[in-house]
Amino acid sequence: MDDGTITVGKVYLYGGQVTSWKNDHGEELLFVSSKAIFKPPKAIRGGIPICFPQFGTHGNLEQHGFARNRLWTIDDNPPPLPVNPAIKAFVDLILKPSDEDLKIWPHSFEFRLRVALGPNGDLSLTSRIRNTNTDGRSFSYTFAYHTYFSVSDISEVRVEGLETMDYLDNLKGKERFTEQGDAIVFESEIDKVYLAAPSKIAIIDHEKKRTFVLTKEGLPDAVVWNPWDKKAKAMQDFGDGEYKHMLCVEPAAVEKPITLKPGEEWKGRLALSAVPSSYCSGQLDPLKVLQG
Ligand SMILES: O=P(O)(O)OC[C@H]1O[C@@H](O)[C@H](O)[C@@H](O)[C@@H]1O
Repeated sequence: MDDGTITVGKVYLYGGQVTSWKNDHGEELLFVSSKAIFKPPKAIRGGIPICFPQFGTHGNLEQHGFARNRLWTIDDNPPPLPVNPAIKAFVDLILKPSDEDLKIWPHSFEFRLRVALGPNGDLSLTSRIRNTNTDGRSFSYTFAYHTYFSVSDISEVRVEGLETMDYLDNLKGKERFTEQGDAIVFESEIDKVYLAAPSKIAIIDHEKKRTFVLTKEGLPDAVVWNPWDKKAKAMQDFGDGEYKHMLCVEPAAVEKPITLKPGEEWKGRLALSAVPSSYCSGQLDPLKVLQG
């Protein structure tokens, strides 16, 4: 997507993956590792990988499913879906299972991902997944937009909107806990699936004075992940110190898989905006961010 002067977004057919989203100053808002590998068999480390038809290890498939390491195609003739008139540019990517995919997940589907740039440079991703099985069978899946945000320094970041939520802690055998009343801050590795999270979540980067606002629809959960130093070192496609400059907040459907009957379609949407943070006596006003 190009507005004629600066490139404001980049989408790879490999993984159907958004790898760049810039503001009007040309600043990159998504994190992509300097060690990312842009070819099979692994997913690109950064941007917005799509986890489908399985999130994480919640099933028998490879971690996070296969959609993130398949080649998607562009739909040159997208259907006239309800389009927000304010949208400046969009592209529709399609994924259908190959014969090999059908051997590991025996279901026919059409996955249409619409990536759109809206007013003020907002980025939205809308997934439409349709069950195209002709044998009458339903299928179930879990899903996530594994969004890697670029942050100045993870120790200067807080996440608002997930306070008091229940979560499954992936670092403690997926055991269920309840978050305390304070905004989430980061001092060590985190890998949590917040359940029934609110539709708006804010990531506040104090140093950059920037707030990312995530709005999600059709996706009840939200995963928060940062590998921290030890896991970072163990990852081949991730720089040792890069954990300081990224945070994944991933709108997801994990706890309750989505089930589609033949012919049924599901829609899951993520909208992202980056706004200047406003300070009020050293504190951010979460209400302004989350409601304003
Ligand atoms: O290395 P991957 O497969 O891209 O996964 C990265 C992380 O993705 C997160 O979504 C998971 O909750 C973590 O458990 C996982 O480690």
